[in-house]
Amino acid sequence: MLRIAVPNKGSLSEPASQMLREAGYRQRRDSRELVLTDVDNDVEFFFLRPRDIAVYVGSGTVDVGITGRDLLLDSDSKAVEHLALGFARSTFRFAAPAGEYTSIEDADGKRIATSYPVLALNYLRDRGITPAKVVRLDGAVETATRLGVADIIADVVETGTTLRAAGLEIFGEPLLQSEAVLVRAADADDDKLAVLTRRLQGVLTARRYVLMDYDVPTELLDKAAAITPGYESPTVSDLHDAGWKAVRVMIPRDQVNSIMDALYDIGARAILVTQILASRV
Ligand SMILES: Nc1ncnc2c1ncn2[C@@H]1O[C@H](COP(=O)(O)OP(=O)(O)OP(=O)(O)O)[C@@H](O)[C@H]1O
Ligand SMILES: O=P(O)(O)OC[C@H]1O[C@H](OP(=O)(O)OP(=O)(O)O)[C@H](O)[C@@H]1O
Ligand SMILES: [Mg+2]
Repeated sequence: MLRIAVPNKGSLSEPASQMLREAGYRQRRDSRELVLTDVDNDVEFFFLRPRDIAVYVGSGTVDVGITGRDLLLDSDSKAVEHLALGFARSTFRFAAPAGEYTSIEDADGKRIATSYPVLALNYLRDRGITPAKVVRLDGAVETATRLGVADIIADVVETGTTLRAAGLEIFGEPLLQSEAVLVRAADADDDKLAVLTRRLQGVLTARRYVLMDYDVPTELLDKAAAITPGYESPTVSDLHDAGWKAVRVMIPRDQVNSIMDALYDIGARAILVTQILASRV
């Protein structure tokens, strides 16, 4: 049985379970369940703290797991990123009281509060910057400067609302663009992961793409195909009216409206967009 670790709490938990459900797996109904066997799919799910997942995977206790890229890099484990999952996107940044810091070199000799000490220190070490002290906190890191235990912080930023509320400003480049990732042991057997990987890739494709159908005058077909090249190549069918063709093609969801505008402009009509519920590409 394939052993899969899934976050039991926090930002990653619900979207991770949702993605696995869309991939056809059973997921727990009660958040207190810690283990769940999906006999039909020959997998076992272990609901673990997101921060511990890379450690379990790295030690070979479970085969794969879902965690954040930032948590993976902070774990110092032998787990490696296998597949980016596109949710729980965030950046990891340095911040300080507004107006005081401009570049990462300003962190030299300062006290840093963070829940991700390995990630922050590796980044600084690579740039020859040595902080005076790292204060390791479990959360509410943004409050550490006001409380006087640190000069700067390094933390997850999504909307920036928490930073602003604490009177902090980011400085320097982002350390990392993070998102949820599927991790595996470096020496994992790829065959054992093949079905899970394909299923998750199928969900990603169904989320990122939609199906578009439209009719276009035959002489404009090449022009239309240039606007919608499709995943491989558009499917073109005859219409009863010989002067027109019907086209079916996959397009990125975030470009739906600009593509419809462009197609309409060249003379395509009856442009319809439908959801993809599942896919294998
Ligand atoms: N506000 C956020 N927006 C998007 N992703 C986030 C956010 N906060 C944390 N993450 C991501 O979630 C992961 C951390 O999840 P974790 O469950 O440890 O923290 P949390 O959601 O803050 O939960 P907790 O309530 O335990 O603090 C990281 O990969 C991080 O990048
Ligand atoms: O940029 P924002 O959209 O404001 O999101 C970022 C904040 O969200 C997380 O905190 P969380 O709510 O998990 O609280 P915590 O600090 O107690 O972990 C993270 O640690 C940041 O503080
Ligand atoms: Mg948190």
